[in-house]
Amino acid sequence: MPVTDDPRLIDLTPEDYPRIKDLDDTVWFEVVPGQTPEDLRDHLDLRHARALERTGEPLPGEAPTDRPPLVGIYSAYDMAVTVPGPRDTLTRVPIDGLTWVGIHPDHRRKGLLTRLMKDHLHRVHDRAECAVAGLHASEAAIYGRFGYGCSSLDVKLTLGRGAELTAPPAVAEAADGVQLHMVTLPTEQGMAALHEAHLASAATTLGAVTRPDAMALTWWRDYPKARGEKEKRRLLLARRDGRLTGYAALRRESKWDDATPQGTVQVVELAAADDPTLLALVRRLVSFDLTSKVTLWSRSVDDPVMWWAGGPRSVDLRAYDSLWLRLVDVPRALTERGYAAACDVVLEVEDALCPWNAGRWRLAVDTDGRATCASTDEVPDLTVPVALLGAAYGGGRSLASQVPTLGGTEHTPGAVRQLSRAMRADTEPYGAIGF
Ligand SMILES: CC(=O)SCCNC(=O)CCNC(=O)[C@H](O)C(C)(C)COP(=O)(O)OP(=O)(O)OC[C@H]1O[C@@H](n2cnc3c(N)ncnc32)[C@H](O)[C@@H]1OP(=O)(O)O
Repeated sequence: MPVTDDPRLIDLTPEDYPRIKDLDDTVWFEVVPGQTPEDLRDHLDLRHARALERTGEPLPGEAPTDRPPLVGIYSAYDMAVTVPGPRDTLTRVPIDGLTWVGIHPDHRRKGLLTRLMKDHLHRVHDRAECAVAGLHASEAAIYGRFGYGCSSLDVKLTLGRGAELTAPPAVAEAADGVQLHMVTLPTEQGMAALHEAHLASAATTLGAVTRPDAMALTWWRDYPKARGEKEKRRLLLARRDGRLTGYAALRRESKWDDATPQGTVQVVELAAADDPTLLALVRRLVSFDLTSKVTLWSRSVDDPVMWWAGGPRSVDLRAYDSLWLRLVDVPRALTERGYAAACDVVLEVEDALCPWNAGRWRLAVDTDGRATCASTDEVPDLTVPVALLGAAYGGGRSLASQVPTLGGTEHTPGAVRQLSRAMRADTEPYGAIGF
């Protein structure tokens, strides 16, 4: 029998698109009709992509190929997330958004993902462009062991057509002045407008993740063969005083039941810079003719839409894990965000995968909510696995709720509560866009 050696870790170039697509189709068994290997140029950032190449002879039954097959891959996007700033402000920090992770079925549970995750996190650290990494998990059990903590929920709300939205009079009145119009994606102009509204909304939305400027014009590309009978993606844009203040990216699906229209509206992204814009957008979404329901993804349990509509029972609330965050450079990450209150604690951080993080750090936050974080030999007030800090980083998932139930030990009574209150935001973060 031919033998294969350990796969080799390699960088990728455009010449690898065919074998990347072969691996991707095998991992996800979800072929996009009409997509060619060259189309990956629009979706994959090769600067951050790495792969495992099989070594050794071809195996029985395999057709000969120019290059050996790939058995593992990952890539990432340059993104940013909105987190608590000093005191009651918000700030955006860069994150390295991991994506495209896959291992060939023949090579699973042999430690290859573990090898890729170490490579990824060490490279993020060496590049020093971001102190924080993020991802969406395909399965929730995978990434905690690599130091990621789930920092936000993806709250899915479903509203019936014509749902009544009862907002305070001032918000409702201002919503009447919001101008809305619909354009069809993907066009260059539509995608540029979407990106402008996306950035404007993210600045005021805790938990919002933004896509890289470099991908603003390719992100929404679709493939007519894959779309089939469905309509093209539509973009509902909102303007106030001539500025774009929000958007909804949606697709309607036509359905008739016994001569009655039962179409659905799937809203994959809904974002607004202010409440009147949000109200105007959702009022329009629930009023499309020939539909019966609207599904809004990546909302929050504090989403006013839910309460305007009458509460969780009125919107068929479902929640999933959304953004997982991982501190790659603990002192830098902890000083890039702000805090709600002063605090002074010595943390003992546990981090086997990124050993430069492991050890004692004194986090001192002044009364303005700004932090310094320096290595120290002082006795720790609190021991925490790095994943707990990732979960709390975005302002949700309080540390108090995680220590000690999910790990961590308090040595100085009151230390957890002090840090927890300083890190916690007043509202729950929103779910992240898909990436
Ligand atoms: C950010 C993203 O892109 S998410 C997308 C992730 N990709 C997928 O889900 C595609 C389908 N699945 C796969 O490609 C692979 O099964 C992967 C990537 C999930 C795992 O790759 P593997 O090489 O098998 O993982 P590896 O052998 O390094 O396992 C590391 C640990 O994770 C555990 N693990 C791996 N996959 C899973 C899973 N799906 N559920 C629970 N635990 C898992 C292993 O049991 C092992 O645990 P241990 O450390 O206690 O022994």
